[in-house]
Amino acid sequence: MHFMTALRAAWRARNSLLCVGLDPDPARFPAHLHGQPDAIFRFCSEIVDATADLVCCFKPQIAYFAAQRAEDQLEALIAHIHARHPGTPVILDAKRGDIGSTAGQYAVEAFERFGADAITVNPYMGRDSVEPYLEYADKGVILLCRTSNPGGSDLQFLDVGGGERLFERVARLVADEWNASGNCSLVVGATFPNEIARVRELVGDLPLLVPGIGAQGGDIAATVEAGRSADGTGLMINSSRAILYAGADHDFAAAARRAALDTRDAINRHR
Ligand SMILES: O=C(O)c1cc(=O)[nH]c(=O)n1[C@@H]1O[C@H](COP(=O)(O)O)[C@@H](O)[C@H]1O
Repeated sequence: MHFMTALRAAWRARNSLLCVGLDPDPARFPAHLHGQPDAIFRFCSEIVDATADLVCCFKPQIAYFAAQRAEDQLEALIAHIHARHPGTPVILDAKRGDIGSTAGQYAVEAFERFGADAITVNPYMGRDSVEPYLEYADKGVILLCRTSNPGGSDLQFLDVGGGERLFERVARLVADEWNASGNCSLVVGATFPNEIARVRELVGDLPLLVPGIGAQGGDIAATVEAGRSADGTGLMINSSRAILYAGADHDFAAAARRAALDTRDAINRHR
């Protein structure tokens, strides 16, 4: 199924704009998982099973798996999500960016090896570097636009001519030119609600991936009010650490569920 079709269906069916980010850090796992060879898969799959009915998508961050030589567990986790929770799109957060021939390999890795439904991509190298992902017309291509970190302003706020800032040019380019197959989305950080509103103004109903609530302190009310689309959807609002590490014991998945429920409901109060 097309990523955007699955996302829209999940927004409606789950009544949720929440994306749970899967950033597994073994140092923060509960004690009973320490030293287990499949600890990453067990930790993440328990979180997934405890929260799937509350989310519109999941977003595993590839660095957390690769750093632990656990790409096989990432593969198994994405297969688990698809098998146990059909209709829940999976975004592989990899923030790739390279020349076309190499980007083609990254696209195969994300969509064919890992079976992801969407990938995050850095637009800095321009259209031909993004084309190999866009060619998978049913997969989501989520381009960094106004990132949540303070240093994002170093480049993204530069005036690229006539008062237009770089992130605004990215938003316009993606919405007007790169989205021919209707499979593009943009990353805009929850830590910058004014820029979320500006991007929404520029891109109509294009879906936005919005990380930065929870551990990074972004404001949920301001995020939703600035970023929701005309029908009260349009957002994948990501929280990772605040949900994954809500509990530190055997009951970590139940604690994650409570945190996810509170976050989903806080988001819904402002839609
Ligand atoms: O593309 C992303 O997901 C992303 C973009 C961005 O601008 N800021 C950002 O924090 N992220 C990711 O979103 C997640 C945020 O995690 P928490 O701060 O723990 O909720 C991490 O996986 C980041 O890599």
